[in-house]
Amino acid sequence: MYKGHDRAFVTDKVDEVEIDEIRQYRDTRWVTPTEALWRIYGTKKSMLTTYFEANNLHVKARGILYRDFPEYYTRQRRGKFWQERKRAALSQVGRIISAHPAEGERYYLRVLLNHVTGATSYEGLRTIDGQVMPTFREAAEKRGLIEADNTLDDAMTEAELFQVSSSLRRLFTTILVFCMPNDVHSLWNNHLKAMSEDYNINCKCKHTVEQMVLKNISDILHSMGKDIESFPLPKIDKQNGTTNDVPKEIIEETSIEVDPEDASLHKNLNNEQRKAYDKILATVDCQRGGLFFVDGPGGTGNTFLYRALLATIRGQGKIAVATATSGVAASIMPGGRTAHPRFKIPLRIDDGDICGFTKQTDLPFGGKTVVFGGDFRQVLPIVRKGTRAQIVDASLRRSELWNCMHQLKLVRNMRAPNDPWFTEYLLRVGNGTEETNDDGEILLPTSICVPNKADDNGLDRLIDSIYQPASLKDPKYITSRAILSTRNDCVDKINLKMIDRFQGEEMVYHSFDSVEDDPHNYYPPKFLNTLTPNGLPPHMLKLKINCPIILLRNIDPANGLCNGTRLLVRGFQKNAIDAEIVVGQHSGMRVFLPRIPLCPSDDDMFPFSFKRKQFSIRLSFAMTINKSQGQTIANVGIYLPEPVFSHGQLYVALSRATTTANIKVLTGTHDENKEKNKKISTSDTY
Ligand SMILES: Nc1ncnc2c1ncn2[C@@H]1O[C@H](COP(=O)(O)OP(=O)(O)OP(=O)(O)O)[C@@H](O)[C@H]1O
Repeated sequence: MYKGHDRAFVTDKVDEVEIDEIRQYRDTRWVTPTEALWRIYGTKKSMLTTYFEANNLHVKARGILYRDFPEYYTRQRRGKFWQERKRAALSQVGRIISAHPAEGERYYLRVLLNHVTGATSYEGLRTIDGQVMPTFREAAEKRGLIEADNTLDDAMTEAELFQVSSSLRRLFTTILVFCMPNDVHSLWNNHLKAMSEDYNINCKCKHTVEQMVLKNISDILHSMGKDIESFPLPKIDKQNGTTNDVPKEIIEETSIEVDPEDASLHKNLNNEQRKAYDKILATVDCQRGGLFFVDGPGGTGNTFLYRALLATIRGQGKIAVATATSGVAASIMPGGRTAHPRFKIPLRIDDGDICGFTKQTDLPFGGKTVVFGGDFRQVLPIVRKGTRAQIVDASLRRSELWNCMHQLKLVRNMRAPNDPWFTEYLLRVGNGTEETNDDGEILLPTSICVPNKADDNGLDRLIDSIYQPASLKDPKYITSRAILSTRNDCVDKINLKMIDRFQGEEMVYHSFDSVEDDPHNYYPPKFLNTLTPNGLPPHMLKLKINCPIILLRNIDPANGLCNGTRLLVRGFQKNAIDAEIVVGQHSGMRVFLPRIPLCPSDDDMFPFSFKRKQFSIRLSFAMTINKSQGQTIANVGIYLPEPVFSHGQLYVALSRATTTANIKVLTGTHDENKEKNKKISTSDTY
């Protein structure tokens, strides 16, 4: 009986003899009789070589990965060839023997087999764009499947090809902050010339130009909450200017320019907005200070009011600090910042932590005018693994300051001014007063429901009703619509369907995944690649020119690059993506995005420290309802294979649209007459 061959290891204990470990290893390798015969008679057909042959013979086989091959083909043992199955056998699991990165070429061969389809020989596997690479490692590197040594330098070089110097300086700064380069010095020296081209036009003094580049990088770093002193870059000359004693925060806030359009917003305020505006400004004018809470259901113009207030106060030469808890909410206000870095609030609050601001008087907030705002009907700030009670407890409503706040109410929906039935329906959904059945479910209007028949094509019908194939080329069309869903896996499913329908040149980026402190390779990359934790980009990111994407990290919120920013891909290189911001006040700005190391925000998600190096973006044909909060999306598709699962989700999804005619909903139920969705009560918060 033959049970497969094995290897024996022998230890040589003779001290004097010179030990050649490689030779010993080779000499003591035991070759079984069967393998010996197989070698001698040269019938060298391995499973892999027969896979190559199958690719040669069958066109269909060329689109299937080696590890997935047993699902579609069955191996005929005698003839040693692969035969197509009549029906795909999804229960068949292919497995490639594992290899440790230290095994060199064997490991890289495995990496290639896990990602490349259609190879007809070992040489074919090493061929990229007609060029045969000498080793599997080089082939894997050229395909972007393993991380090259100099990706950061390459990202800068690639960006130099088609970017202006200001964007290069921004990319350099992003690399400094997020990619932790080992050799900042070389990166600086190699790219200083390209980063200074715009300054060189008007100034020929090398030192002055270098100082200008450093100053600009220092400003960008500062807006990201970092100090240039903490990076090994040349020093900035001490200036004789008068601004040296003025805190940087004050210089920053006073240098925000008021947009002329914002300066005239106060003329268009509706009655409730005007009342709130006057009351707040009165306390600023008489320097009495005051606390306000603007309660406005979605679309009633909270943000519009803030923009009018900020423009008026800044126009008077006073300081108005605009902050929000999330990057995307901050980015829709001029000069908006996230609250934590601006007020030096620790992200994780432990006992004894203090905020970096000193108390000036006994009045709340030192007697300044402070305006809070929000909508308790919408999705509430997340308390990780929090119970309903804990989530409610974390809301402003439970703060001891709540009773000191003057309540200001906005009531008129300005997002959907021409659809009064819709605005009232929305309010009933938000307030929890819409009629429900015994299971707490509400009925959605039939006009907005996409029929979900048992034919399984409901999702395609929803996609077709939001995205017309003929208009996909128009960037304005693309950014005026989105499909919203509750869970990331639903969103990914729609995005994958959409990117396949989208026309254009394609680029696939694979992430580099690793686990800290895993010398024995217990968590091989193949396993790590299958994980997509919340908030992280996928392992395989498929992009096409002009496709919409959404940013997943707060890179530079002050300049519009925050978690939730929507962009369009304008170009791509191997190590950098050229993108354009398409919504908000920074709309039109071109940015270069590098790959950055990312970790899941929830430390307890895995029993190991997972790290993914990838572009921090996802496709955004579809996005989660939570991500859409705060955005106006003219045409909204809502995909709810299951009822919404948290407070405010249905209300947020519906209230993004400007009229009922522009909403389409697909629910999980197959009965056309009963399009319904579970309503999660809002009464908790009030
Ligand atoms: N007084 C106004 N005149 C004209 N348009 C207005 C007015 N107020 C608000 N709008 C418009 O209505 C839309 C919704 O306003 P805004 O985004 O300020 O609402 P919001 O309360 O912040 O919404 P949400 O909380 O759902 O994000 C925007 O397109 C805004 O320009």
